[in-house]
Amino acid sequence: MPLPTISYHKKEGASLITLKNIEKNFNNIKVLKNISINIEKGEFVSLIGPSGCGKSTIFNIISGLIPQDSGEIYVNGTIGYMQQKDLLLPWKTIMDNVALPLTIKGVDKKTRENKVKKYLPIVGLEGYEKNYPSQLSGGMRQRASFLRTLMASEDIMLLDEAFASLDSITKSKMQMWLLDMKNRLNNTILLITHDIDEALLLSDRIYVLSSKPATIKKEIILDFNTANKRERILSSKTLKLKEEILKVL
Ligand SMILES: Nc1ncnc2c1ncn2[C@@H]1O[C@H](COP(=O)(O)OP(=O)(O)OP(=O)(O)O)[C@@H](O)[C@H]1O
Repeated sequence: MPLPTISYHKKEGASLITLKNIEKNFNNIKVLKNISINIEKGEFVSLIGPSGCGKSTIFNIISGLIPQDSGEIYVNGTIGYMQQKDLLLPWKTIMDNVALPLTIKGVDKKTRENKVKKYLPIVGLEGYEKNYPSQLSGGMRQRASFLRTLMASEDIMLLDEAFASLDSITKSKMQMWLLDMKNRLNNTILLITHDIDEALLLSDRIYVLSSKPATIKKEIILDFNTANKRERILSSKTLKLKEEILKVL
């Protein structure tokens, strides 16, 4: 479930998110080692790395859910966090599920319903507000979950394995949908994924992490333009980058 809006450690003129030499241990086992990351406003950045290396721990630290052991963190905005297996509450309607972060913030019913209604057509869920999650397809539920995260914050979205549970056709549609959303909202997205093609398709930058303890092994900048993002996946430059990522992982 998305957390209530968090905004802390502000620093004038800095990147939207800065992590400096973050270290984290669980039960004396090092999980994060010397993690330094910068996220600029409007960027789409992916974190890719082996299973269990510490990716979700980075998100948990950025969102303030858990403290780092050492290192500095600066967040110049509010955060919406869509965690792995971010389930909608089955007993609540789509309207009530999506509006939940606003309810938690104490926004009155009329204002929150008006806000959600404004966004429902953008995520293709207009007319479904009175439905329950079980009455929607997997892709529609994912879009509702995304919108709920957006209601927590329109600045920064942390998406942890957002599409991992979807079948490949739905996943592919949702990736294109997310790119379209990103263009419309002009917000900042940080995505955790295991899928190299997904990272190459969606991102402006990719941080490739090592196995536990996670360190930044490589930063990849995807600054080349193709007529559309699907073409990007097929370009020889992207294939070379994929090889580079595979070598590091
Ligand atoms: N609260 C916790 N207490 C103890 N150990 C933890 C805790 N949270 C995470 N860990 C451990 O830290 C390591 C990193 O976990 P994390 O969930 O961050 O990895 P991940 O890269 O997101 O994994 P996956 O790709 O499988 O989702 C794992 O070994 C995990 O068991």
